[in-house]
Amino acid sequence: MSAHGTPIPMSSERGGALTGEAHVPGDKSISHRSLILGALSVGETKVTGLLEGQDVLDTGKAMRAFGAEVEKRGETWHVHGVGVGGFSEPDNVIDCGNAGTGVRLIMGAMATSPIVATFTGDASLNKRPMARVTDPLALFGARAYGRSGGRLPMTIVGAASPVPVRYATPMPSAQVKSAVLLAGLNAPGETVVIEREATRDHSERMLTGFGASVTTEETPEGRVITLVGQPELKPQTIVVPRDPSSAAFPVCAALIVEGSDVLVPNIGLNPTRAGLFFTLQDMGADLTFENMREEGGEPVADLRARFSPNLKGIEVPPERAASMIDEYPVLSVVAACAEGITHMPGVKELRVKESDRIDAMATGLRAAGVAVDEGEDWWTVHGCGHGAVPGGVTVKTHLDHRIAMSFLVLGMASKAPITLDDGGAIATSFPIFEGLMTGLGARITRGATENA
Ligand SMILES: O=C(O)C1=C[C@@H](OP(=O)(O)O)[C@@H](O)[C@H](O)C1
Ligand SMILES: C=C(OP(=O)(O)O)C(=O)O
Repeated sequence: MSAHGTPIPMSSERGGALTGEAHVPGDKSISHRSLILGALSVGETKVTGLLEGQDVLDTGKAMRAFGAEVEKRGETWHVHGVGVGGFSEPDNVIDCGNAGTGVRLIMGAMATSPIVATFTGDASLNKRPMARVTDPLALFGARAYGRSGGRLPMTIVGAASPVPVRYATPMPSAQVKSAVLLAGLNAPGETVVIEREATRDHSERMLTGFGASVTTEETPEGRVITLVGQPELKPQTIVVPRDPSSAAFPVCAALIVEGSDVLVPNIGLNPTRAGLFFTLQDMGADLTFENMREEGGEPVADLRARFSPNLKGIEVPPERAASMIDEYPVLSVVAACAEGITHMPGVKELRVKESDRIDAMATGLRAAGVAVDEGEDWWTVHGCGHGAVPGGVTVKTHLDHRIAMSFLVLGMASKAPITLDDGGAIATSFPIFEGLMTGLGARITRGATENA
């Protein structure tokens, strides 16, 4: 959808090779956290490289509503924070748009202050489960009143006298972990989160960077993360690294489009995020990490992806799922262009993203001529081999940016074009996607193609 609610049909078709450099935008997870932690600090945080996707802009707006000053001057975002416990009560409903990360982290950040806030989102976000955060927030003393099934719109009444919490996350979710840690900031004493499977650790790293005491211990129970409450967070100067989840699209497109050779510079390879790239290498992708280095304590590399005619289906290790959870849709596109079967187990969480991503991809891939099997927490793509996916269909994107971009990548390699009913959601995480991909040589057009 456009900002005015009108669908934006888009199509992609086979063209020549993709070549050149792809400078993808800043990391979405780190961008949300930069604004939220900046708002909870005392003084001015400066952020460059912030992702200016709608999800993050909505978080910026929300931080203003809670009393922080957030503005862009030149290329730098300035966040003048109000300190832990300093949020004021918003005088209107907080609209987090399409962003699960935005709404869940902000609910955590306000739940231990004596204020009330009502949250809503778009048609996709208002279908997503919120009890996964409101259950642990209730342990701090916060109350939540939402629609049935724990859906938005929802009002959170923050705890007036919060108590610290010890909470084992029932599902692998960095959003849940982060909501609990952010709530723990304004509770006296130690808040502990235990996660059985490691999920992205940006909150732990950034909270430490902002001056909170956060320790992580690997134990037989899982990762035990302990935060000491009521710190004074110190403002930071943040350079947001480029997003590996966005890098996935030019990388995967280069692997399946004949003759391609694409460099994607400066991609963070935090091990809790990089699972897709190792999976692609396991499939036989010509994908190399060049100029490996450390920046801001995180491993960074330039990714070089070249056309790979001999991709093979594999069994994707379920223990890798959390480190590539947002990349399964585009992985399934690469799997469709590979020889043999790719089995992806342990991915139940895909069913509660912006759409049911297993269902959305399976439906579109089948329509495009690819066999897909699925169960509640797994799916299997039967590869057609290089250049052999028929395509020639219109697919539904369900307000889901990753579904939209994945099918546009498929259309670059399939025999006949792929059309999206609506590519508007791409702007939530990767507003420059169309220009960046066409700059590499991809053929993307607005509107439907004749044979789709
Ligand atoms: O914490 C984060 O920044 C995110 C966590 C993941 O969600 P879950 O926590 O629901 O797995 C991921 O899908 C999302 O894009 C960003
Ligand atoms: C799942 C995603 O985001 P969110 O949960 O923030 O909506 C995503 O970006 O793929």
